[in-house]
Amino acid sequence: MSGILAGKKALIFGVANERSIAWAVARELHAQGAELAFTYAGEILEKRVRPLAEGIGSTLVLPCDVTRDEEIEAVFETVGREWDGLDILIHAIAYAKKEDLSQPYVQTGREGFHTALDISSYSLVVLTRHAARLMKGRDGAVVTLTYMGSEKVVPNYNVMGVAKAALEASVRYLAYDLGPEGIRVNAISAGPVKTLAAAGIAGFRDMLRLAGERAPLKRNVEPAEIGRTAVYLVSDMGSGVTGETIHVDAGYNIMGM
Ligand SMILES: NC(=O)c1ccc[n+]([C@@H]2O[C@H](COP(=O)([O-])OP(=O)(O)OC[C@H]3O[C@@H](n4cnc5c(N)ncnc54)[C@H](O)[C@@H]3O)[C@@H](O)[C@H]2O)c1
Ligand SMILES: Cc1c(CN(C)C(=O)CCc2cnc3c(c2)CCC(=O)N3)oc2ccccc12
Repeated sequence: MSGILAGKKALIFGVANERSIAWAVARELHAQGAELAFTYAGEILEKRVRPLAEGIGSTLVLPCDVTRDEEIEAVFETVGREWDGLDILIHAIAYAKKEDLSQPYVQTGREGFHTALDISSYSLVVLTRHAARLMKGRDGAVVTLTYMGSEKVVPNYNVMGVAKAALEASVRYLAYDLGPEGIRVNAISAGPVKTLAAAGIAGFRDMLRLAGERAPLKRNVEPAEIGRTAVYLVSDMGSGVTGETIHVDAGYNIMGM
């Protein structure tokens, strides 16, 4: 059957490897018939990302470090040339300095704060600005990934929690700006998933186990479940939803104890 995203064109930022949440989103979009383009950050990742992309028939695989405006401009110039427009933007990017995710938040330095907010929050604003130009008349949709460390204290999430709070507020302001153009902007607040960005986080394994034990569904969330919520949000099924943050975390965020 031709999927609910047949004929749609999606640009995906944030695939590092097959465990990336962005890759789970890509798989579900592809399963619903969307045509995909990918960006990767740094040559090292190209060797991982290109084979993954080609494996699902995508030939548009472009470099993009979101701290470099010239790389962002080059991506959207290429996408604008190769495609007649864009329907979907997926933002699944975050970064903070490792030491800022273990030392007390009060110790965060100016440079580390700027880096975390630049890559994890501001990047959504600039990518959405470029994407909106290619979404004219197409009722486009943007989805980003956030985490409940923005709403409540998750020990050690620190400056990333502040960045995610800024990201979630940005989703609302972008939704307000772009609603008149028919472009919707939403966030998925995902439960913990064992990815590259989670690897090397002290105590992550315990956090994953605890979340699974405490969540109403008594399990962790699967990447495919995040991907399917992204399909809902970017498809006509989510046509009345914008500026929203949907938790896909087995219900963990509702618990007080
Ligand atoms: N893994 C989790 O537990 C979890 C939970 C909730 C939300 N998230 C969010 O999901 C998103 C994807 O993370 P993930 O868990 O799939 O890990 P991941 O490491 O697979 O993805 C993070 C991506 O960010 C990219 N990135 C970092 N700096 C960049 C830069 N300067 N320019 C361009 N790209 C850059 C990396 O290349 C990587 O592809 C992130 O926003 C993360 O905060 C993750
Ligand atoms: C959950 C959880 C995560 C996963 N998650 C939601 C994330 O958003 C991961 C974000 C992240 C951003 N920057 C970096 C890293 C992870 C690790 C490697 C690195 O050098 N920088 O990260 C945590 C950090 C501390 C506490 C909990 C968590």
